[in-house]
Amino acid sequence: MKNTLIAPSVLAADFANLQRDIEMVNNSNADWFHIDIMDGVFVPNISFGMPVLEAITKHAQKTIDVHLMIVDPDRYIKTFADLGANNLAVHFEACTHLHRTLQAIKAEGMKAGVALNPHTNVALLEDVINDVDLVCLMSVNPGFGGQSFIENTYRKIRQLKEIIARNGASTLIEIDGGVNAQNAVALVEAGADVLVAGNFVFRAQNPTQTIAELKAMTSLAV
Ligand SMILES: O=C(CO)[C@H](O)[C@H](O)COP(=O)(O)O
Repeated sequence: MKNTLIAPSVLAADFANLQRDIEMVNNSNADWFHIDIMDGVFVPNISFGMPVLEAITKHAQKTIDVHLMIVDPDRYIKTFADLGANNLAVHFEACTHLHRTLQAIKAEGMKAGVALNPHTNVALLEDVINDVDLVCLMSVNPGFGGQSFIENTYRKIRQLKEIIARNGASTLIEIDGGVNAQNAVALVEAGADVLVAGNFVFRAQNPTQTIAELKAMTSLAV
């Protein structure tokens, strides 16, 4: 059985009831908290910053998976480690020296992730794949929750899976954007290991049940 990891994206939580929503995830079948940090420069939106992340990590009892949508992410690697991030993903498109950035993330004790915009070819990761713990494939253009899933993602997952296998790497493939009950199983069948879901979870009538259903339907015999 494959244990697909489910990572609710806190971007879609009710910020006026953040502690309630964090407790909901704590008490659910979810595996990770997915935290989107946006700077209004790399992406055309600003989400939240360090004080909010600090408030989240105070209550969160699961892996903290941080996705940085910021320029020059090297400036903040230590800060995110100090705030309790377990995984830190930087954008391929925001890094001049990606290999150096990945080593810096690991040196702070975190898992090193790389996020790719929908237009970025996964083949560009071939030479660093053994240094990458997690690839976050964006299945929407980053910056906003609630967008429609980009179908080309399936092809990218399959190509990335081949690169990982060819290099004997153990990199996880995470899919971020527009994930729902209609595409979750196909994503896992294509090779996804982690599914991020924002609006599909937090706008559901029963978010706990929605997480449980996502977890059950993606726990496949593969
Ligand atoms: O990184 C993101 C946006 O840049 C979000 O994590 C992503 O969009 C998830 O939200 P949703 O599931 O609502 O599409």
